[in-house]
Amino acid sequence: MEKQGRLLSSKLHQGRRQVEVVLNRCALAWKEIEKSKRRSSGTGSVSETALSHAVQVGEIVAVCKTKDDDPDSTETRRSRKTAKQLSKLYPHSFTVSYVRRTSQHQWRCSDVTFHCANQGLCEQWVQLINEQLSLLSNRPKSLLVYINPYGGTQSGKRIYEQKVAPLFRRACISTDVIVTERANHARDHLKTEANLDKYDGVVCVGGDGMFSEVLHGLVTRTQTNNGVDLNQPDTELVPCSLRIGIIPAGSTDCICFATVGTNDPVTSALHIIVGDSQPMDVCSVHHNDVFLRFSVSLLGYGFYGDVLTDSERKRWLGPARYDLSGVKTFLSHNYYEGTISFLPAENNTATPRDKLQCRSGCCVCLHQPSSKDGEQWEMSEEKEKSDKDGSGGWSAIRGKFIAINAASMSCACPRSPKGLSPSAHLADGTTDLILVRKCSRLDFFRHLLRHTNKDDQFDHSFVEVHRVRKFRFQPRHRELLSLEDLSESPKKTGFSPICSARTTCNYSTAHSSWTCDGELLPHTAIQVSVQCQLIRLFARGIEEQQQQEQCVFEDPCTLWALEPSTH
Ligand SMILES: Nc1ncnc2c1ncn2[C@@H]1O[C@H](COP(=O)(O)OP(=O)(O)OP(=O)(O)O)[C@@H](O)[C@H]1O
Repeated sequence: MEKQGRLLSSKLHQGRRQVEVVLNRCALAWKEIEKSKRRSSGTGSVSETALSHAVQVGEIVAVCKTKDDDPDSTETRRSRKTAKQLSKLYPHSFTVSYVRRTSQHQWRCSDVTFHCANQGLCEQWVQLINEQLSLLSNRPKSLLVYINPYGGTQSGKRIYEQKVAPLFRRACISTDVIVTERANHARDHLKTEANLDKYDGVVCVGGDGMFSEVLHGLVTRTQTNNGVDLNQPDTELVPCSLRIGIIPAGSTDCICFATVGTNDPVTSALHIIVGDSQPMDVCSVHHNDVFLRFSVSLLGYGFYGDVLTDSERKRWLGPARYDLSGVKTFLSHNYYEGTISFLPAENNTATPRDKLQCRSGCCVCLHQPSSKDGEQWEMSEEKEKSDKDGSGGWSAIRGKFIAINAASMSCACPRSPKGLSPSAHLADGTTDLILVRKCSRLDFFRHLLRHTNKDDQFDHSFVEVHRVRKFRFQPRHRELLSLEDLSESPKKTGFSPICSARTTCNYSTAHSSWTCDGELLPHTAIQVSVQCQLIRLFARGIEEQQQQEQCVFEDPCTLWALEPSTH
């Protein structure tokens, strides 16, 4: 911490210890003054070895003068006797609440209380820190919160009231809270009624379905306000100005996991408080020029569509229905015919197999134009135009597919830590189109297994992956066949066929359904367009280990190039 950048520096007390506390525009730091040196020199020089702490100003939650017998004060709780003695000697104190990183991307709110004898000095500290916090223009002051009381284990309301609301209060964030009364309540309210000018962000307490409601409400409202027709597949959508916060309280919470690295309500609340911002791509899905839905994670036809269709019939089973339907769909081993056309993201330097994971501050996403007037986008648009003339740009593949997946993010979750496309990016304006062609059960099993281990899941002859900006799918309408009903002889898999076309357990349709972020689409012929960085979340992406460490300690050596303190 350079001397000229120092806003205030004092010798204060933290419990029984005397500490040197320093504030500059970036960080608040404190360090114990070694007793022996303090006694001998009396100059205020500090020990080289003493423990130092540094907190970025951007990660301070709040600061306040501590009340004499504040029951919330950690130190008061720990030792009332010490606190009493201290309060006689140093009757004035202030508490700084800040973000502390724990394991596995989880954040906690910690408190540190500093005592001093001088009331004026105490007030000066509080005022200065508050002044620095008020300069952080990215922090929300007012939020609109929707709680789904029935998401996940039906604990959304309790999670919000017990874990999140107290933190928002401490950070002086005002909230309007709406507990939803029906499905699509949040979406409809955002679409028409909500006075969005009042807020700096919208928070959903629930799972991915609840997030999807808020996404649809907010994006639709933004387009309506700007006179944009959602039914035009090639229209450029207007990015939303309000950020979305997700307090995970659902069954899967994939979007939260992919953008924060953990499904923990306190961590999410702290990311909202510090005003983090994570841009995110949104796919718009159309059928014959009619808008269907938005997607931010997975659009899946074939295997995943069938799993969802089957699991919807088994809702009474709870989350276990996904496992059961997964096994059943796997054993059914259906394939579907159709044509998939796509516009590759040709100017993208990153590829789905480069093992470059999207992490906090991702350089691939950073270099994408957030609106479509960027050079890169124009080039793609040009290519598309030329394709319409029949001269290139788009590619088309006709075939038989067990699964067609478009992953706009890795789709990692605790069950599949790498996800469907480990190198997919949150905000690079592309989606990873994964085509799993007709293959044996055993081969498909091998492919699925790779979602859970370190092997490259695309390294199979029957799997291909393309990073694309747009795609279309047209099913070939004819009766569905199971693999065992092929005229060409099926490979020996080691599995005996569960059902075949000769048995009655067969299929009435020639097509599967699309799952769109966990919702079934009513049409199979779809057009998909990635809208680059259409929304922003109160998140910062998953931090690498070293990023986490850097955030805790800037550089203790420069922080402690201290001159004798002024107080
Ligand atoms: N008050 C309500 N009554 C009934 N349904 C609701 C209500 N509020 C929201 N919903 C709907 O409940 C569905 C599921 O909610 P949510 O996503 O919060 O939980 P989940 O399904 O358990 O979690 P996940 O989507 O992560 O698996 C959403 O699609 C949402 O539209």
